[in-house]
Amino acid sequence: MSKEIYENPDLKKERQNCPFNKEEITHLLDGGKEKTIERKQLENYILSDEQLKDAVPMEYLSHADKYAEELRKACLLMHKLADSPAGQVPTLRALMGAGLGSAVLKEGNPLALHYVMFIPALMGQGTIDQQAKWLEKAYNLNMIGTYAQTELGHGTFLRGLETRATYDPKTQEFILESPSLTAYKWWPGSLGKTANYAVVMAQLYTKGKCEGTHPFMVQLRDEETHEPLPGIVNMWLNPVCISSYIHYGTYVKPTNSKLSYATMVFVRVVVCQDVTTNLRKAVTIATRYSCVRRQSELKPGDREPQVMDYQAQQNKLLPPLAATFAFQLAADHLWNLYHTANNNIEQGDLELLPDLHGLSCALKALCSSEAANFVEVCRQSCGGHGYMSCSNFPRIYGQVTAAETYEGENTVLWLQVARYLVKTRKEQSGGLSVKYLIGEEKGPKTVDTTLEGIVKLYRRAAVGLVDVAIAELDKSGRKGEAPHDAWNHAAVYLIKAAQAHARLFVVESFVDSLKEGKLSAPVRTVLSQLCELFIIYWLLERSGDFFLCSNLTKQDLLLLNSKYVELLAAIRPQAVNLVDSFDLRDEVLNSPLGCWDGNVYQRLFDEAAKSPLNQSNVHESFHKYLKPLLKSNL
Ligand SMILES: CCCCC/C=C\C/C=C\C/C=C\C/C=C\C/C=C\CCC(=O)SCCNC(=O)CCNC(=O)[C@H](O)C(C)(C)COP(=O)(O)OP(=O)(O)OC[C@H]1O[C@@H](n2cnc3c(N)ncnc32)[C@H](O)[C@@H]1OP(=O)(O)O
Ligand SMILES: Cc1cc2nc3c(=O)[nH]c(=O)nc-3n(C[C@H](O)[C@H](O)[C@H](O)COP(=O)(O)OP(=O)(O)OC[C@H]3O[C@@H](n4cnc5c(N)ncnc54)[C@H](O)[C@@H]3O)c2cc1C
Repeated sequence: MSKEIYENPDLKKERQNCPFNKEEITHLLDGGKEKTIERKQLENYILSDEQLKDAVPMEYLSHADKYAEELRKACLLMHKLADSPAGQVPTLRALMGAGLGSAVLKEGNPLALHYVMFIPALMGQGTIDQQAKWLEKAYNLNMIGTYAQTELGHGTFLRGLETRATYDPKTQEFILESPSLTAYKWWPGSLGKTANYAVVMAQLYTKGKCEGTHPFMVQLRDEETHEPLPGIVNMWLNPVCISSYIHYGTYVKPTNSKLSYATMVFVRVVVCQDVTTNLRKAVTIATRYSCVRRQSELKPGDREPQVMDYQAQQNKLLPPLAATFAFQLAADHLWNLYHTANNNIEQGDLELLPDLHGLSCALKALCSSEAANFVEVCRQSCGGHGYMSCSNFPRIYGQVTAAETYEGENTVLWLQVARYLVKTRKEQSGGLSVKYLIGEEKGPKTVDTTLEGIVKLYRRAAVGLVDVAIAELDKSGRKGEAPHDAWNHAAVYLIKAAQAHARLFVVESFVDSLKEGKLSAPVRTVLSQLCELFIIYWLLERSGDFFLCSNLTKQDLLLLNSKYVELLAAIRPQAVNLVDSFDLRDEVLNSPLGCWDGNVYQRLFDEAAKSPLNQSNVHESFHKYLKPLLKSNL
């Protein structure tokens, strides 16, 4: 007789009479029905492999054992990659990301940098000959690389990197050296124990002149023994300059000095998708748990309610639920822009590079910071159980907060966006992602609180805040301040303008996607509710920006608040159905709180039982330390 599959009765009830087709949303998020089939096949292919399961929870292993266990699984995954039914690159992308990859490699993928930065650096900056020499070797895993840019003393300010590559015309070699302690490469993933090659960013010196940072291929370790090559600690010999700027000893300037930064642009684009996947996991865990958890008293004398029935809990969880759709659609738009710009750059057309840089900085900073805040709210919404390591919130939070720093610290990226916006606004030059700065809203500044009216408010704020920042810069200039001081003294306004610009892009992506998308009426209804909820939520959170740049009144805000709480109530009944549409398997969620069947308490109990401390009633340390203390009559 088939075993009755347990389903928590509350979750079961939440899933009854779903008014929309969940699979339609799954296909939308995957990029089509075929992609969903491919993803599910891949998940089965990977997650069914017993060798990829952890014998004991990773949190109970030593640092070295964690590394060894993750490396074992990563190497096994690479073998499976070769035989993957979905093909190498889709499998690779799935294995590198926050979804399937982190379901297997919970502490991090020791080979991630090889694929996320080392290979993209070769593809983006290597010459044809260099790619012929190294790409196949890298794809075949006959070499393991990393991307070594950040030093102890510098990570943000690339022009301040100290590692030097001096070209010796006699030997036609580059001598790489770390001239000081602060020049030591620090942070590069896999550099410590895994990689035997690295793309090293160093200041290129030739004929006594510094030509700025350039990428160099450096062998770090012997390919057989894995021993560091002689002198590798602070002196690196025989690197090869990746790129083609040295012709017979003469430096030939690249068409754009920032092309060497292209790898970072690629990863920033990828990070937007990655943090969105992590946010989707956090929202699923918190939403399902909030419908299983019953606590306190809503109506005196009644049964304890599901905590999701508290408006306060809906206010915590429904904006991040909406954000997962908003960020996904914006990340899709950015990915498309990246491909267009990259194809153009390969043809020598660099026109879109500033737009791509501006937008990738804006979205990476916005999606990572918002996702980090939302993941923390999701954790808090689960009370004490959200704090447990097995809830998976600590790991998810660690991954999204890391993204606020790596690939460009967010504040620094916001200032890059502001630099691009001020320049564009002043030049009134066209620019793909600043179309609205040019096409600003004309006509009366009266507010209408329809969806279109709210988008117009976002547009006014994006344009208005750039103008406020420019006015600050001009005011400082008139006081005789030097441009760099004026820039520094306007930083708060500049960052606000950059963030308003990023929010407008996300809002317009969400609204435009719903207009363009071929959606069934029920799906369009629920996604439109999420869209309206999200853009009102952000407006209420940043109402100061809108007051500054439009005729928004107190009445308008009260009206928007009412609309917001109405939308909370309207979406509440579909919360579980919406997170079910993400189609995240329990192994990917990796959390007793978020499991599909809602059997939370038994799974929490089973997880606790796995602790080494729970393998005996009295731990040996009692006899060593506690018992003597108890007897010591202090
Ligand atoms: C092969 C298959 C792959 C499959 C993989 C698929 C998926 C993977 C899935 C998941 C992966 C998930 C996530 C990613 C995972 C891991 C990431 C791991 C680790 C992170 C690695 C790192 O952190 S690497 C180090 C990153 N470091 C940085 O980002 C440094 C930040 N600093 C800078 O970028 C710069 O210093 C600066 C921009 C802050 C300032 O540079 P500076 O030289 O001072 O330039 P400015 O004077 O400010 O501006 C001059 C000019 O240049 C323009 N510009 C600056 N940067 C760029 C750029 N990147 N691109 C284009 N243009 C740029 C700037 O706009 C100015 O232009 P104008 O003069 O015209 O105004
Ligand atoms: C998990 C993780 C993985 C990483 N992996 C790699 C890797 O594989 N390879 C690699 O090369 N690097 C890697 N890094 C390093 C990462 O890229 C840097 O830490 C990042 O670029 C930030 O630089 P920083 O550490 O110098 O911070 P800093 O720039 O020193 O930041 C300190 C403070 O200074 C502020 N600040 C700096 N410049 C300005 C400015 N111009 N205006 C205003 N404020 C400013 C910042 O906003 C911040 O508040 C990784 C980092 C992390 C956390």
